[in-house]
Amino acid sequence: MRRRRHERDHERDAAARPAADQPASGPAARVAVRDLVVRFGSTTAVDGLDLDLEPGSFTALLGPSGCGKSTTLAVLAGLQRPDAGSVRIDDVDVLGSPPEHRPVGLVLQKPLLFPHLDVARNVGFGLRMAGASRAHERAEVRDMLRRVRLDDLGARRPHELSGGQEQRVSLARALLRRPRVLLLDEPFSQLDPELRDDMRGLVRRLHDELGVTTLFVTHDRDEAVDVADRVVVLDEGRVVGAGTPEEVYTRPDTLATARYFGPVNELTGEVADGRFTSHDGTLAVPTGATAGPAVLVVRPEALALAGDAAPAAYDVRVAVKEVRFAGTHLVVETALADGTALRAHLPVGSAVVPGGAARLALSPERCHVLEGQR
Ligand SMILES: Nc1ncnc2c1ncn2[C@@H]1O[C@H](COP(=O)(O)OP(=O)(O)OP(=O)(O)O)[C@@H](O)[C@H]1O
Repeated sequence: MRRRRHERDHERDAAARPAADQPASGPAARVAVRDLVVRFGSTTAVDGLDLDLEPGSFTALLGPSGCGKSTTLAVLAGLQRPDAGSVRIDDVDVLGSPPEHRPVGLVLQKPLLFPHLDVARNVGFGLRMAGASRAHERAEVRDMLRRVRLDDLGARRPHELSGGQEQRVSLARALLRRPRVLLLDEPFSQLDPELRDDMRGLVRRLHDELGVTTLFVTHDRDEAVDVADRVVVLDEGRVVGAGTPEEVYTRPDTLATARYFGPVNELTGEVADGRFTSHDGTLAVPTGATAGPAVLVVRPEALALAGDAAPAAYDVRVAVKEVRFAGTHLVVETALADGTALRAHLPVGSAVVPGGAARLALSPERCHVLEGQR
């Protein structure tokens, strides 16, 4: 908690500091993090993390609570010194630079605005401290308030704002200094779901308009998939998966990533001669994976009832254990002959009953084989 408070203080302080060595605006930056390690006593919060952000990209940093997301962001922002590793922004090592000298904007979960200043003064504070003329400050603030859709609220005090409006002020303040990297640490987690959707859309639009390299921390996988072009999954301070939202969902690098993105079936087996064979020998699907022990992962919605007429090339016989109605589909819990559980999401009305038998078809292109993992 100490660091969190420190971060919040920083958000206010950073807005107050002059940004003399920062360009008023600039192209989006490339970020390269290598072998980052952060320890707090006996806890290793970040454990050899590598991260690359392409200029102008929108990346979601995702992972369970305590996996090191906020600590990573704090290092990028200059609020936390790492024990080892490097952080380069456009090939410049920034670890020796204080937060105010980094071309980075930060928005935290809880916006801390100056209560005695109105919205416009809150947003413009950094420019004012940097010695900008009143006219320039006013023009910039007006432009940024328009971008975050707060045109009419410049004269309000923070206590007269809703949570979503406060976060928009915070966003405007972070963007006013035209950062080349925008860091967002669970900025909408305290808002209700509808407003979160709306705010995600706004952040995405601002990113597209301003082209700023964006790193968005969240533990909500739906949010990550919805907003980002690229998702990086952390677990225990390390990157365990990265790719487009579709890649991490359908072709995850690791089982940890596969599991993090919702229910997944895992079948252990062996790859030989370009084919995965389940350990009970009942299933064999083609794969490009290298020979050896492997796990086939397949999402519940990628399973279908095998048609009687056209024999499915890749199907398994299962015992139906449980059928639950889930609104848009049925959740069907089944088991292979050896007891391996297999969950299928089938259309409502499918002919499956608990205690019955079924044949489930797997289409090879929706299966993914992970090499050497059990
Ligand atoms: N200032 C600190 N002092 C001691 N331990 C800390 C400190 N900050 C973080 N930690 C520990 O480091 C680990 C990573 O914390 P971090 O806040 O980076 O995780 P996170 O992924 O952002 O979690 P959450 O989603 O819950 O915010 C945790 O075990 C946490 O308890």
